[in-house]
Parts: sequence; C-alpha cells; structure tokens
Amino acid sequence: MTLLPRIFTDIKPDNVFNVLIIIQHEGNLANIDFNDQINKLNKIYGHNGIFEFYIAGRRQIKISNSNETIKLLNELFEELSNYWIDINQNNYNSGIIDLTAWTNRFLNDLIFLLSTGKRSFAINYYYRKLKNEKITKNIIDSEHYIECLTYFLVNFRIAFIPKILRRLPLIRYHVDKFIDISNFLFERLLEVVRERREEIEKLRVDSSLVKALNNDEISTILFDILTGSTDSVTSAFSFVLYDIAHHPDVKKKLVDEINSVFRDDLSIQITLDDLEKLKYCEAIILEKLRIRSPTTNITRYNKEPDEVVRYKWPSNTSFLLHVRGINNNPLYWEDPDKFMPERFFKPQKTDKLYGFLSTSFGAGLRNCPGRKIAMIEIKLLLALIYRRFNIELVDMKAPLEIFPTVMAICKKLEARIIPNNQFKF
Ligand code: HEM
Repeated sequence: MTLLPRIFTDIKPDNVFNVLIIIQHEGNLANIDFNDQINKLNKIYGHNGIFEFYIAGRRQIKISNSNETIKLLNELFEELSNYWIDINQNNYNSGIIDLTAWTNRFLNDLIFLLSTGKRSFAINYYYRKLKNEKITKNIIDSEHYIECLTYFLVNFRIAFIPKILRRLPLIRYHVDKFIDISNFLFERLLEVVRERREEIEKLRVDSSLVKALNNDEISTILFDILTGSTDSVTSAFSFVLYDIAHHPDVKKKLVDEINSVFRDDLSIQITLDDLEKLKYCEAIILEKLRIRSPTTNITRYNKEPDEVVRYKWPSNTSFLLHVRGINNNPLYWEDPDKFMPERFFKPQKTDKLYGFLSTSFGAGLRNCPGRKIAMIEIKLLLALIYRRFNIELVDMKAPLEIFPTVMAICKKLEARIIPNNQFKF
C-alpha cells in the first residue's frame, strides 16, 4: 500500500482534522502551535459551535458543539413564554396573539444571534409595542427591519422585471421601493459586520490562519441566511399549527407524546436526544411540508444541452420544479391531500416517500443548507409550546392567509394561547 492510502485507512474519525493540518503544513509544523491557535480562534468565533478558517488556503470547518442552537432556542423560548403569559394574564388584546408575527420575530432573534454573534431584540420590542409602551427609536427600527425582510421576500418577483420595463411609470415606484428596501437591509447587516470586525480585530490571532472575507462578502452571506431562514420557517411552522388545530386526534397524539417524553417537568431544557424521541411530532412536520410547503417552485437551468423527462433540451433552458405537484402526486401518495402523519410510519413506503419529500428543501448541490436547522426549530418550538400552552385559533373556519410569491408566506395566524393547568408561573 502506498503512503497516502495507508494514512487514510489508519486514521480514526477524530484524527482527520490533525492529518489535514499535517499534510497541508508539512515543513512549517515546528513553528506553529495549532492547538493553541485553534483554541484562540474558538474563543473568538466558536460561541455557536461552528466556525471556519483557512490553512494553507484551504477552508476548514471547526465544529465544537452542535447543541448550541438548541440551547439558544430553549433560552429564547423562556423569554417568549414570559411575554405570552403576561399577555394572557393581563388580557392584552383579549389574549389574542398573531402566532405568525411572534414566530417571525422569534426566529429572527435566533438566527441573528447564531449568524452574527449579536443579540437582536425583536420579540422584546414587539411585546413592548403590543403593550403600548412608549414607542422608542429601537422599537421602530426593529419593527421596520422585520417588515422590510418580509417585504423583500413577498415582492421578490420585482427582481425579475426586465430592465427595459423598470422605468415605466407604474412599475418604477415598485422597483425603486424594492431597491431602497434591499439596500436598507444590506446596509444594516454591513453595520453589524463592521462592528463585529472591530471587536474581533482587538483580539490578536495569528493572521496566517485567517483569510478574512471582506465586509461585502460576509453581508451577502448573512443576507442569504436571514432572508432564507425566517419567513420560510415561520410559514412552515404556521401551516403546521393550523393543521394541528384542525385535527384534534393529531393534537392529542402530539401532546401525549410530548408529555410522555417530558413527564411533569415543564422547565427542563429540551435536548437533541429528547427531539430524537419525538417521532410523531416529526411525522406531523414532514406531512405538512409534503402537503403544503412554503416552497412553491425550485429553479434550475442547464448550462449544456441535456435530456430531462425523456425530452432533449438546448442549453440555457430554465426549469421550474413544481414542488406541490411532486409532493402531492397520487402515483406515490395514497390520498395525497389528506393530512395523515401516520403515513410516515409505514415502513414499506418510507424510503421512497422521504426521497420525494426532500423536494421541499430542494435537491442536489444547491439544496437548502438550513434544512436541518429548520426541522430542529419547528420540532423544538412545537415541543416547547405544547408542553406549556394550549393553542386555540380565533377563527376555526378561516382559511390560511398566504402571500403567493416566490414562496408561500403565511400572512398571519391569530390564536389564543392558554397556559396549561399544570404549568405553574
Ligand atoms: C422550512 C424551512 C425552509 C424551507 C422550506 C427552505 C427551502 C429552500 C429551498 C427550496 C431552497 C432552494 C434549494 C434548491 O434550489 O435546490 C433553499 C435554499 C436556501 N436556504 Fe432554505 N429553506 C428553509 C429554511 C432555511 C433556513 C433555516 C436557512 C438558514 C439557516 C436557509 C437557508 C438557505 C440558503 C442560504 C439557501 C440558498 C442555498 C444556495 O443558493 O446554494 N433555509 N431553501
């Protein structure tokens, strides 16, 4: 066996990282204390359990703790829970809340902290606004920012208007507004990136390990994460809540499962292991994403001539994969329009079904990088909410209100949120 294959067959998974360092840094090894350098980097960037750095021009992802998202979600939910209890006890707005608006702000706070390391206060400001507290500049800014994020997604179609039509009188106003709002969102992120860079630059690290992205590059990545992660999960979560409310049998099974996992302890933090046990909860989410996903279409185009669905296509053809059509295809799904989480427990079909389901998050190299975090967020929120509260929709007859845009975005979901009897506060 030659040297390289032997190295790779001898190493254990936890050695892979060291081997990469040795291979890439041959010759310079004696001069650098990698562990020390990586520890320093970890202190600066590793608060969320993951960061990247470069060795000899190669990108390395350092993973130290994948439970951080779950810990943050638990902590943030404590705050949210207290606001809801206060609203309920003091009967603000007759105890009615818009679950979509709250979830959107909650997820924004979470993803902002995870991706920038900075706290935003969207749920706190929203709560103070609802309580008619004195409207401060912070509250206005925070609310404006959230509204702009949703505006950007709801109106994303404007980006496809051909340049030649953009200056037409009726269209111009919308195009200008869309550009202004996009610039505002981007500028706001740029400010955060500048602040963060200043903080980080005060801490000294061996610069050979860090090939810095520039501020524009970082802001662009953050922009993708923030626009991709809040309204999509908010809508998926709102759709799930809506269906649970309309299926008392499903709700009962869900609550029973949650109670069986957490027993009477309503304050204990939920862990990744607990989430693994919530199989029925997961089936509910999968079933809802199948029937009604926030994803409407997935776009692809071919750089070269290709054969797709038995036809030959010239290069640069645009394809729209119609997600709802695929996920609800009666060829593969029994009673495709029926909400039946139980179908995911039928072993003979599971593999095939999961394969199709993945169309909600796209497919291939450019599939959704946030799919796992999305599932964790929705599952954890369901467990956190239903172990403490009961949700009653204000209007059980009302259909879901949706902005039909590049994504199906839920407009609002009004409900009364009632603390469970056994939940002491
Ligand atoms: C239920 C929630 C979500 C749904 C339904 C969803 C769906 C999708 C879909 C369909 C795509 C395009 C995939 C393709 O073309 O194959 C996508 C891309 C993307 N998503 Fe998600 N997503 C969700 C949550 C998230 C979250 C939580 C994040 C971030 C934490 C995120 C970040 C992104 C990004 C950055 C892209 C662009 C990837 C690229 O262009 O390579 N998404 N998402």
